Amino acid sequence: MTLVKPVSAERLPDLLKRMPKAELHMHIEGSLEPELMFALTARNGLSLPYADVAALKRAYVFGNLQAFLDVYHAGTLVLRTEQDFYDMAWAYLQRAAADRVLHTEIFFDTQTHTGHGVSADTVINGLHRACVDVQQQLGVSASLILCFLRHLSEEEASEALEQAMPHLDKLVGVGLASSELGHPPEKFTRVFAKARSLGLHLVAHAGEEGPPAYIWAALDALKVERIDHGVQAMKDPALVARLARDKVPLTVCPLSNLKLRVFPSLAQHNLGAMLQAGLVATVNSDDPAYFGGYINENFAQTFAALGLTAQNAFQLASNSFEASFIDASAKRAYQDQLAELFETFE
Ligand SMILES: Nc1ncnc2[nH]cnc12
Ligand SMILES: [Zn+2]
Repeated sequence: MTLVKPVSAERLPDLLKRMPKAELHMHIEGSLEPELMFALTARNGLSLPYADVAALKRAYVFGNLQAFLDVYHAGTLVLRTEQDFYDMAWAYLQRAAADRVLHTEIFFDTQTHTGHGVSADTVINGLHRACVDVQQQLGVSASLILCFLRHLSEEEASEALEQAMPHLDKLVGVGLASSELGHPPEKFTRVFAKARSLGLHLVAHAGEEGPPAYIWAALDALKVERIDHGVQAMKDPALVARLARDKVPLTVCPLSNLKLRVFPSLAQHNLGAMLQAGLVATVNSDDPAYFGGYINENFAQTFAALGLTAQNAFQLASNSFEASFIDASAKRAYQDQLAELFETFE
């Protein structure tokens, strides 16, 4: 383990902001800010069931994951054209760059949109164009992960994969999102095997609200390389040992867990315990427009609540590059930038 110099509590927030990092768990539809939602509503000649931005924001109080997903789904209805998807992704990518995100792996789904008449081509082409532009204009690398919706059937997931086939070169992997309880990973064994045979990386949400058994199944039935959330793993010592032994990354989203009441307060979040247990945890924003902040806000609030240190910060950022699907030489270059900041930071 690389040991880093201690940093005072006063200077730590600045270090967190300036720290190079990768974001590995962010749903692009969850980055749609109320202001852009209203702008797209007007541009597309649609209407929203909220009078204004303030009224919409008042609806952002959630009792659990499903309550959030219902509001989130309503927000996706304003996305109609390729330019809408481009504009949403571009807005997120600019925010990410401002937070010193050097690399991001963006979740999106097509099933939500094809379900109301927008083609998978429209979605993927708009998002991909923003990823190309951000690399050229801001030097941020961005790739796309197609999430299947687990409340729908495996057949529907297979159809979504089929529709994405002409765009395989624009995807780095597939994932599994939406309502977790009652929809165990095993349901998607065949479509994940197909995605793997196509050379795609595999990730899945597991252990956000669901039990440790869902994390075991994501690993053993789906053969995923990363677990999204995974905070419930800490209830199962044998699972913690497995995740630590195999260095399976966990993409943790503290503000999401707070807003969806997975933990009653950030001070009770188990991120510190995960690091202590030797897990390859990372910090991410999940749905930043809904949960009160982008990645740096997640770092700032979580570090303050849990009293985490510069050593923890280095570990989390280093884990984010290690856990990413970029090639080994890019990983080394990012790790070097990270090490340099920690060596020179006063
Ligand atoms: N936190 C979350 N869990 C599952 N599916 C999601 N889709 C968007 N955010 C999600
Ligand atoms: Zn998520």
